[in-house]
Amino acid sequence: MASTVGQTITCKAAIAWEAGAPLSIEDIEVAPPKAGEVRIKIHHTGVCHTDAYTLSGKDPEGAFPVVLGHEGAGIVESIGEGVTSVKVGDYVVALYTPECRECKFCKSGKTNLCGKIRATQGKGVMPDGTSRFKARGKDLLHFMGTSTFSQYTVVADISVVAVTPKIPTDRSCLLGCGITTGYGAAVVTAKVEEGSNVAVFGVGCVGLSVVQGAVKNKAGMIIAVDVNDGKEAWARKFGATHFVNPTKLSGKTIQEHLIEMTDGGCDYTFDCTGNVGVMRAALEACHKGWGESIVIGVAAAGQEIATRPFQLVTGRVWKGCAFGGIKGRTQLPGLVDDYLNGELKVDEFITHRQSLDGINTAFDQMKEGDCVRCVVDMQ
Ligand SMILES: NC(=O)C1=CN([C@@H]2O[C@H](COP(=O)(O)OP(=O)(O)OC[C@H]3O[C@@H](n4cnc5c(N)ncnc54)[C@H](O)[C@@H]3O)[C@@H](O)[C@H]2O)C=CC1
Ligand SMILES: N[C@@H](CCC(=O)N[C@@H](CSC=O)C(=O)NCC(=O)O)C(=O)O
Ligand SMILES: [Zn+2]
Ligand SMILES: [Zn+2]
Repeated sequence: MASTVGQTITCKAAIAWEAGAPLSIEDIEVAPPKAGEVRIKIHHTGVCHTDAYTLSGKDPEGAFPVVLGHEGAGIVESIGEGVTSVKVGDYVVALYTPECRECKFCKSGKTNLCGKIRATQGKGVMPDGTSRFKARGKDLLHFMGTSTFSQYTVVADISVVAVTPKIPTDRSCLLGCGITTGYGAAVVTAKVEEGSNVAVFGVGCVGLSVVQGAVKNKAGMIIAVDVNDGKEAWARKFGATHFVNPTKLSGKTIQEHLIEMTDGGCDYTFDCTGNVGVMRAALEACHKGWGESIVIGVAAAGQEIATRPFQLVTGRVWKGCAFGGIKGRTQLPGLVDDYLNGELKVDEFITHRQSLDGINTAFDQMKEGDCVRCVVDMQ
């Protein structure tokens, strides 16, 4: 096959022309990578609730037309000038949380958030302020620095990590967001301790991954909280010891119930719903003096969290994380090793599959409640 290096590639992508409308599968022109950039042939992408959130128009940073998708894996097709971290033919996972290792954030040792390209990423353009995508003669915006709903995408070199080809791309793509986010929240951000009591609000892909992380760190009680009874079997399969449906409690709140169950409150709670009322309940279900609540869910524009300040005065801690607090270029290969050694569940999350033509069905399935993750075959 003729080399595509240095050429504009015409391929298929799922384009979001406007908020609230189905994605349109059509030809897209993908320009070659500029200096410090990498063009990836995307093999597989997951569909995450954050894609649906931005498509819905509720994301204050959402802008259109755009190529969504941020849970993707594939092969490096070509690299721009000066790129040394990956090479043509490498199997890679796209990283919506980049890692430059040079900025104030990266050097702090306190966070996985990288500041180097966050401003342009949030505006939907590459670090030089321009787009690599064109369709119907118009520039399209990038999304979360990754845009994995295209057969080819261009990302900054700090937004990609090479992984061993031993992990198939239909599995490694899920390490690009949902699994890593929940697992990292438990293991890296909260650092759940042996014997500690944990409550996980919302046990979709992210919440089940928190459960997996809590099991890894040998938590005591792992209480899954979900309004969908169908999630109980899923939560127990991943290691939850208890399940509570908050809509079935009578005469008490979920926080009161959890405080009773745990003799004073949980050591760690996690919001994996994006519902600000749930975030409050999760904080208030924490043990006085030390309980920590981790916000993972993404809430819509205009939503705010509230609690009595007394909850914090009396020692509960409210924090949050993106991508679980995991530094993608440094730590993702280790998670791949854990998967290959049978120590990290990934296959179990895949409940649905679609081709690129079926990507709108993937969005519908994600909202149905029996879907943990749908993986889209992009080629
Ligand atoms: N901070 C980060 O880096 C990331 C955040 N997210 C966000 O995490 C959230 C969860 O994502 P997924 O697991 O993919 O979603 P999901 O929809 O698969 O799971 C959410 C679960 O919450 C349950 N739920 C809904 N309302 C509830 C309530 N009031 N009480 C208890 N359970 C309730 C649902 O039944 C469902 O099982 C989303 O808001 C998503 O945007 C996702 C990935 C990364
Ligand atoms: N754009 C939204 C915020 C969306 C958000 O919080 N994204 C998370 C990842 S969610 C993945 O599925 C994230 O990485 N946040 C950190 C960041 O720097 O964006 C808004 O403006 O509300
Ligand atoms: Zn996501
Ligand atoms: Zn950085």
